[in-house]
Amino acid sequence: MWRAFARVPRALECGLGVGQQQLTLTQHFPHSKARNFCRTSYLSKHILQPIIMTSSVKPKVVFVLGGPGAGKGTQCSKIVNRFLFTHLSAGDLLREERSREGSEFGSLIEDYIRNGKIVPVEITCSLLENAMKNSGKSLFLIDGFPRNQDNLDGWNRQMSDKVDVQFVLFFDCDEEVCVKRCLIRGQGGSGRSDDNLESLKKRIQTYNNDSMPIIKYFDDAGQVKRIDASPDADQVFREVERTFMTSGF
Ligand SMILES: Nc1ncnc2c1ncn2[C@@H]1O[C@H](COP(=O)(O)OP(=O)(O)OP(=O)(O)O)[C@@H](O)[C@H]1O
Ligand SMILES: O=c1ccn([C@@H]2O[C@H](COP(=O)(O)O)[C@@H](O)[C@H]2O)c(=O)[nH]1
Repeated sequence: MWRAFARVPRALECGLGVGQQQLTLTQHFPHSKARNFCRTSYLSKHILQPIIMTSSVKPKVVFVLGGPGAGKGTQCSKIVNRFLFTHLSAGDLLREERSREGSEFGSLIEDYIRNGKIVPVEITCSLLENAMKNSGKSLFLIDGFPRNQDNLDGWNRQMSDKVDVQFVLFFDCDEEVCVKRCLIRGQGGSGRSDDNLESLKKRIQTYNNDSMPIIKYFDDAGQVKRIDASPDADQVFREVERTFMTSGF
């Protein structure tokens, strides 16, 4: 019976959708042995019930912010390998939407990205919410969002009662280092239409004018965990790892 109980936290950890109120057995016990086990009345009485009762727990979100090229994506991959998080990059979701056949927002998104401007929140927030729902997971790193006041207001309207934001992981890195990293990334064949000096100047300007005030807002609210992003990626991750561990992950 202990083994059965041991499954419960994993089902909870991996199975909650955004705002989902109830879990289904087959979703969370997909293997045939587990299915047979699930049919027993013991399960429905003693185990399924607590799952349903606690399944209204909201998904948890960590916002990951920092300048272009600060290393957000690199560190998110490392976090995913070490902890139970799912990585959602707002930029990647927008690039995917831009390339999706039939997307009505394709050319708008391309224009915003190339010019380092911030896409209207209705688009980005819907992409994020759908990705969260479709993942079926409950622990998210939201990378590169919210980036301006419009993003923050839209998020608060659409998502604040559906998820719990844990903290903001802020990768602090000098402008010159950020630009250099993006240019190297572009020369390495990233294929990104904004890894060039002209776009980068605009992205840095947007970051300083629009994103920094949002980071300051979270910092004033005591929600920012600052990481020095200038050392090499493994060294940065050691600090990230410490941060997540001391935050209970
Ligand atoms: N600590 C580091 N030291 C040196 N190079 C790094 C470091 N972290 C990441 N890089 C490299 O810098 C480039 C940008 O990193 P990454 O894509 O993770 O940044 P980002 O913050 O997600 O960027 P963007 O906001 O533009 O998507 C990549 O080529 C990556 O390999
Ligand atoms: O919330 C967001 C995230 C991104 N954008 C646009 O995409 C590019 C690239 O973002 P990366 O995080 O560097 O991949 C960014 O400069 C914005 O133009 C956005 O509008 N909103």
